[in-house]
Amino acid sequence: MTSAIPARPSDHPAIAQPKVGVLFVNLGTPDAPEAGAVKRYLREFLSDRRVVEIPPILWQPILRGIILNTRPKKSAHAYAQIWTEQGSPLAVHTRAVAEAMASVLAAKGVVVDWAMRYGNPSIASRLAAMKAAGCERILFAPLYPQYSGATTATAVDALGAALAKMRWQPAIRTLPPYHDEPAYIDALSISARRHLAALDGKPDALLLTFHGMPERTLHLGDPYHCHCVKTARLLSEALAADISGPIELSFQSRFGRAKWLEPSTEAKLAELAQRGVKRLAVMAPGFSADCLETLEEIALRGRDTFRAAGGEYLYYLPCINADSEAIRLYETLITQQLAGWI
Ligand SMILES: C=CC1=C(C)c2cc3[nH]c(cc4nc(cc5[nH]c(cc1n2)c(C)c5CCC(=O)O)C(CCC(=O)O)=C4C)c(C)c3C=C
Ligand SMILES: [Fe+2]
Ligand SMILES: [Fe+2]
Repeated sequence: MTSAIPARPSDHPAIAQPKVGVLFVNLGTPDAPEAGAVKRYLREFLSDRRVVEIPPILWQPILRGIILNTRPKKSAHAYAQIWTEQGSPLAVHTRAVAEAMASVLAAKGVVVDWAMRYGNPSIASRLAAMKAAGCERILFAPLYPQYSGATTATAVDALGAALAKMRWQPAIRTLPPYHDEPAYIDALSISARRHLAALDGKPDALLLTFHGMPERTLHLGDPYHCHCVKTARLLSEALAADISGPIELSFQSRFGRAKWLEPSTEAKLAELAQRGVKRLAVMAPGFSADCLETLEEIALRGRDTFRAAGGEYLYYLPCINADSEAIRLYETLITQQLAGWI
């Protein structure tokens, strides 16, 4: 008997074997430590209405007339101090996470890629590449442990905008915030202990510094502040025995004139020195990867602030980056989220 169902016509578009994919996403960084590249990056970043919540009619003249004519040169100088042979640290570490996770997940046939919310490689371009490679189910994984509108939500918005242009969309899951996941607190505390072991004795204090946000976002219902406070509480419990004195929390990288979350890291570094702390460890648990905000603002400028106020040593404890603790963490989080897909 012959089938009544037609055979695939010879001019049918190619269909790849269906696969599962994971797309890691980070904030984004300039393509080069030069004013032109920094200007392009800042124009895209600071035009995002999730990042600067001022009506564009008021904000764009300030951005284009003042900020983009002054900040790129200063920021390019800062980037030049931390740039590596492989590129911007944020991109280097994010790519390394994706490569390590590709090896971990290869046995399960999972495709792994990475993208940036601003700059390159864009979310839209990597989503299209993954779909072309046959990914019909994609776990979208922004590497932000604490949720905020200015980070997690805008990354998901960019994914939505890219999906809106696709005829055949993959099924999507998104990685939830993991600010209080035991695997995250373990990764941070094991990494911190490994770096602290290289020091000559316990530090006098530990400062946990998170990227700041305008304070009004807290009152508008953004959970970022609460997520940071919870991470700091859990981590301070885990590390209490490794530090001789207090473990404190602060918010860094203030931008613009509005009131930001407090206490500020700059003020806290000076205050700790004035309170007699000589040997201070500083950790930035909200950053999945070292970047301008950790390597230049904290490890270089923060150290100068601390010493100018009477402190002696500031030990910057690196982010988990693509270290073994990080890969174990992502394996745990990603495997949980892929349940039923692999
Ligand atoms: C980790 C979470 C982050 C939050 C929350 C966040 C909010 C936020 N940031 C700005 C303005 C700037 N941030 C800049 C750099 C930067 N920010 C994050 C992360 C968060 N930002 C990272 C990882 C980086 C580093 C990027 C790199 O290339 O290494 C910058 C650019 C640098 C500069 O010119 O100084 C700006 C500007 C705002 C306004 C905001 C919340 C509303
Ligand atoms: Fe930022
Ligand atoms: Fe809170």
